[in-house]
Amino acid sequence: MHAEPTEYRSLPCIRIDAEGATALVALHGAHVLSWRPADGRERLFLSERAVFDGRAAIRGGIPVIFPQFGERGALARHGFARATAWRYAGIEGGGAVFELSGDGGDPAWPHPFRARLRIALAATTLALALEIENTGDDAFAFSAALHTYLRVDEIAAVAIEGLHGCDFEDSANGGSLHRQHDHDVRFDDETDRIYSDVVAPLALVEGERRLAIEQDGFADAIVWNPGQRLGARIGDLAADDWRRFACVEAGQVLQPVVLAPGESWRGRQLLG
Ligand SMILES: O=P(O)(O)OC[C@H]1O[C@H](O)[C@H](O)[C@@H](O)[C@@H]1O
Repeated sequence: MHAEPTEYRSLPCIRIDAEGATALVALHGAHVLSWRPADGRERLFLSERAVFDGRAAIRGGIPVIFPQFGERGALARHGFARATAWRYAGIEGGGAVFELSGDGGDPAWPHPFRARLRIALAATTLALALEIENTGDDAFAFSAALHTYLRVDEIAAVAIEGLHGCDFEDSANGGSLHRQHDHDVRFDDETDRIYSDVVAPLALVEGERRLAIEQDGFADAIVWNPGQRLGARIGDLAADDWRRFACVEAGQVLQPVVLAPGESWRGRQLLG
């Protein structure tokens, strides 16, 4: 694996190469913007209208959500990690490592922590490991997710496998609780679900194409597509963009993690 600094739309980035595959990671958010396995085909959706001003969260790719998911807390939506510059720490343990630390000086979230995201690339796989460490003297609770935007040709033709039998909170319908009885999740309209206790590997299937999505450490999987109506209201998406992605997110949302001083937590998502 080889990594070198570069830029994308004026944002400092790290380009990673391994076994003919490439990934591009912005330091802003430690945000994976692009992933091309060795066959050269882009697997992530990145909006043409994404904002690259070094402040806003970037629409598409793989945003890192920490320490709050959505509006489940008093912080900015989905927390600060996706809208903060991380530091590139080099290649360690077979992956490019990005770090974000807090000293507890932020009154909105006064907890010293260290976050590390390790990104490991191989010919056909991309693995992201997020580690959160409590570096302070008091316990804190957090949520986290890897908010992966998978590129698709036509959302109506997409199925997500592996969630059969899982319970989910339907965020698109007032948080009502349901169980997944159908074998596949399909996208007929706005879809925004938090599946709990996910154990099986998931897969995104579109025609002959199949992408395996595995996770460990994260208990939940969030499946999101805004549908046409909500998609039209999202300023950093073009009119038809809602048809071009499915978010399949590895998350720890329904049961926040509580970390005692000195403890750490780790969650992974593996694509390929
Ligand atoms: O627009 P954002 O803040 O990036 O959030 C995008 C989406 O993220 C998650 O998937 C949530 O479950 C959705 O409710 C939310 O709309």
